[in-house]
Amino acid sequence: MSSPAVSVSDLLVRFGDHRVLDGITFEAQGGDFVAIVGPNGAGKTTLMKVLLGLDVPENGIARIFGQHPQQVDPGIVGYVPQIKTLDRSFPALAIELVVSGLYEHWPFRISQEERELAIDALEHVHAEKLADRSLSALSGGELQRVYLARSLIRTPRVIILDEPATGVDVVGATDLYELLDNYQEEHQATVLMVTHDWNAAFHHATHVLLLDGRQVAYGPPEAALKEECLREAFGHIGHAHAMMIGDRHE
Ligand SMILES: Nc1ncnc2c1ncn2[C@@H]1O[C@H](COP(=O)(O)OP(=O)(O)OP(=O)(O)O)[C@@H](O)[C@H]1O
Repeated sequence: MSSPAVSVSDLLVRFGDHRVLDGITFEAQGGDFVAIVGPNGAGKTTLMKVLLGLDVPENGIARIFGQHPQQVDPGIVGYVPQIKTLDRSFPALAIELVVSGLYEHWPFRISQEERELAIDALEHVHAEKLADRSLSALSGGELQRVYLARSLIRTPRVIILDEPATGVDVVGATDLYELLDNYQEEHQATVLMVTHDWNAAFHHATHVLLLDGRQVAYGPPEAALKEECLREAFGHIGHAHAMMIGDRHE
């Protein structure tokens, strides 16, 4: 039997005395959309970093198609970072950022072939008109699309996104999820997305991983986002749960 796209088993990550992740165990297959949800400091970004081979767990196993994250062909995994952490004053064009997704370094000259690949990726996210715009002139939503194009340029089988809708308006976020849904359907890709948006998790994910350092739940959104699970992870949740469930049945 072939290896799952992503498998994590009994993961332990510790910084000093602080157990940031403890006992995390889940699997995701091709076509799965996993929303990773939890309060601030729950270890969501740390889990992404482990899967990208940037943080090394003290214990447990993380694998992408059965391989150690540091040994996976970089073309297999696409990554979309949080846009709030990016320096947009960097003097570069959108197309250069997209082409940088082909390499581990910045492309100082772009060949015709690279340009065509980048335009193709930008077309996938309906952003080809942004190709020759300066990064500093892009809105948050436009920049997010360019980053999504960058992550797609090598047609990855796993896409990892860290709060991709932060700073993007509701329409932009809806478009983003639609683009992801379309790519996923076309390529049977696996999507792992950190999000603070319970509604997006509820409506777009096939699975939700609810974390609070420990694993509170992993399963279909209806099960993992149950009120008692959210209460366990977040403590007081007010009316937020009722609003999320309400939307689904409108
Ligand atoms: N390199 C590091 N050294 C020490 N502590 C770290 C390091 N990276 C993360 N942490 C700590 O690990 C915990 C989890 O951080 P992480 O960024 O994974 O949380 P998160 O769930 O993504 O949070 P947020 O929702 O606020 O983005 C935090 O307490 C953070 O301070």
